[in-house]
Amino acid sequence: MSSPKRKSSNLDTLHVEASKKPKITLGEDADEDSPASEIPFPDPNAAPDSLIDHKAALAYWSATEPTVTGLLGGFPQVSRVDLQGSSNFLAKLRRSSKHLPPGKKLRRAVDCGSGIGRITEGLLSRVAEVVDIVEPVQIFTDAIKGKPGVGEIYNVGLEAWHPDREGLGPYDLIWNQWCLGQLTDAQLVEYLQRLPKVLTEGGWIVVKENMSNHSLGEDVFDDEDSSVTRTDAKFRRLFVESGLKLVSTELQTGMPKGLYPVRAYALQPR
Ligand SMILES: C[S@@+](CC[C@H](N)C(=O)[O-])C[C@H]1O[C@@H](n2cnc3c(N)ncnc32)[C@H](O)[C@@H]1O
Repeated sequence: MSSPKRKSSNLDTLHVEASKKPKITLGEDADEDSPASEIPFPDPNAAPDSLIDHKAALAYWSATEPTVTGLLGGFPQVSRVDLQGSSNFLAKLRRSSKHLPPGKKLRRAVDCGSGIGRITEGLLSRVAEVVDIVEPVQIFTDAIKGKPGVGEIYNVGLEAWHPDREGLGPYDLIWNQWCLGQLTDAQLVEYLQRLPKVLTEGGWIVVKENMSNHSLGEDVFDDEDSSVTRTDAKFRRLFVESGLKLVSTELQTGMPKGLYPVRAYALQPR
C-alpha cells in the first residue's frame, strides 16, 4: 500500500503481497455442484507495476475515511515523526542551497497525492507562501479547500497532471509522498520528466516512499489499493531514466518496528 504499512514477511518467491489470496467467485447462477469460475491469481511473472489498476485504486481511496488514520493505513502515530523528519530534511537542503537558502519562505510548493493535506498543514504551508494540491479524490481535497496558504487544487491523478503543458507553477518544491506507488514505472518516469519545466532554479523534487524489503530485490504489488512498493535500487534507476540527479537521500528514523522502511530523496534536473 502506498502508505505506512507492515513489512511483508513471506516474500521469498512472490512479488505479490503474500497476504493476497487467489480470489475465487461463483458464477451468478452457480450452485454448489457447478464449477467455480476463477478470477485468476496475478501471474507471478508479471512485472508488479503492470498489475496497477487506477480504477481499483480510486475505488479503494474513495471508500477510505478522510482522516489521518484512514490516509495512513491505520498508523496515524507515524505522522509526527514523519513530518519532523521531513522538516529536518528540507532544512538541510536549504542550508546548502545557493538559490533557496533559509530565512525566507519559499514562494510556491505543490503537495502531490496530498490526500487530506496532512503534509500541507504540517509542513508545506509553514515553509511556503502558497501550496497547490494535486489529488484525484475530491472528498480528500474538500478537507483542505480554503485553508490558509492553500492555492490551486487539481483533482487528477499524477499520471494525468501536466503542469508543464498548462504553464503551472513555477514551484520551489514539489513534494511526492506515499503516492508514487499508484503509478506504473513508465508513468512515473513520464511524470518526473515533466517536472523540471515547472521547477524554479535550485528547487527540489522530493520523493518520500516505502521501500520494498523483498529478499530478491523486487517490487511488491498490493492489490488492496492497487499500488506497488518499490526497492531503493528501482527508484534510483527510474530517477536516472527521468533525467534527474539525486542531491540528497535519507532513511526516515523513528518509524515503528515492523513497518516498511521509508526513504526521502531530493532530486534536481541533471
Ligand atoms: C497514503 S495516501 C498519502 C497522502 C499524503 N501524501 C500523506 O502522506 O498524507 C495516498 C494518496 O494517494 C492518492 N492517489 C491515489 N491514486 C493516485 C494517483 N494516480 N495520483 C496521485 N495520487 C493518487 C490517494 O487518493 C491518497 O490520497
